[in-house]
Amino acid sequence: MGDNSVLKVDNLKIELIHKNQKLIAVKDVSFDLEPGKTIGIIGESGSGKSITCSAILGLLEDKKWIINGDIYFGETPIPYRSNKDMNKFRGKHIALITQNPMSAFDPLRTIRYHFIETLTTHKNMSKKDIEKKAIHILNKMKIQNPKNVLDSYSFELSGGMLQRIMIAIAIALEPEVLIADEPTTALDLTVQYEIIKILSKMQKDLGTSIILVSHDLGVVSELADEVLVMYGGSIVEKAPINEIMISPKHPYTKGLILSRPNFSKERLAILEGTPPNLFERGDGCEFYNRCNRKNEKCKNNMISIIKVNQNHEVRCINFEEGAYSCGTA
Ligand SMILES: Nc1ncnc2c1ncn2[C@@H]1O[C@H](COP(=O)(O)OP(=O)(O)OP(=O)(O)O)[C@@H](O)[C@H]1O
Repeated sequence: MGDNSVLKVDNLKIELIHKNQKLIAVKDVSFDLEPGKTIGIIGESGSGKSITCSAILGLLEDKKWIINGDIYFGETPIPYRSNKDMNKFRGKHIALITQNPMSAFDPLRTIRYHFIETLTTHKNMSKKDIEKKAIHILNKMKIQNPKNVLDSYSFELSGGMLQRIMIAIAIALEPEVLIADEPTTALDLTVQYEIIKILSKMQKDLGTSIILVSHDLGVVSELADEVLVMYGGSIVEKAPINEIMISPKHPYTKGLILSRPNFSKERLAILEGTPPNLFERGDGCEFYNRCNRKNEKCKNNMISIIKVNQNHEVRCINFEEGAYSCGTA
């Protein structure tokens, strides 16, 4: 991997500036996203999934965060530190859909306005062509009466409908990369399934690459080719989806898989303890307090990524199969 990637993140480190102190929120995050592929990012609340995506999009305020590392779109370094320069990438090449579509729409403006506003910013299209394209995409998404939908205001539509419209606007931009940050978390199960189907179809039709952030391993396994498991600000395991489901190596991943389908924003039911907050992070393994195979080496040393095979990496020195167990997992 690497030469062919549409998005490459190399050694990303994100620190939060808090009362003159630098707190490490994300460290040593590297991955390659290939054209037409989906990377799922999974992990408990606070593990750094969203700020990793915000950093890629240049959305972290520079007074509050220090970001280091390289991010490339194809071979071009992304100017993620400059909000102004990032405008050339955001939307046009890398689009974002979030968990809360309500906040993405101005309640005083129609849905038509949002299509026009977004598309005229990034594409040289007339209002008439934008409306045609919007109706075409909404029709393809099986949204009934798309003309009426374009005349509606966000407060008149359901969360599931707004989520679909947010995706429709992203599809209209035809970005090479779509970052979907918890796109189904606020939705009921049937709508969740619909949204995953829509994303999958969009990927097939347009060859879009997707970063799918989720708490839900079930959602990720529907769409992802590869999974990054984040814990305490680092990637603790990276592998193809099929391999990770059958043969997880990190005790945390194993806990995640065994705790399905109850895995939620709440504490894991079968892993005792909670993830370290930003003040509790150190050099050793961040999973130390919850792992019952730990030893002194895990506590005192920065744990590097270890290659299990060509496509599978783990941040655990006791990863060998059967060499650990965790909590009651
Ligand atoms: N705006 C902010 N100000 C201060 N700290 C923040 C801010 N945003 C995130 N953090 C902290 O950075 C760390 C990583 O947060 P992040 O939102 O990336 O986690 P996450 O894995 O996406 O969690 P969730 O699934 O709950 O969204 C957390 O400790 C969080 O408290």
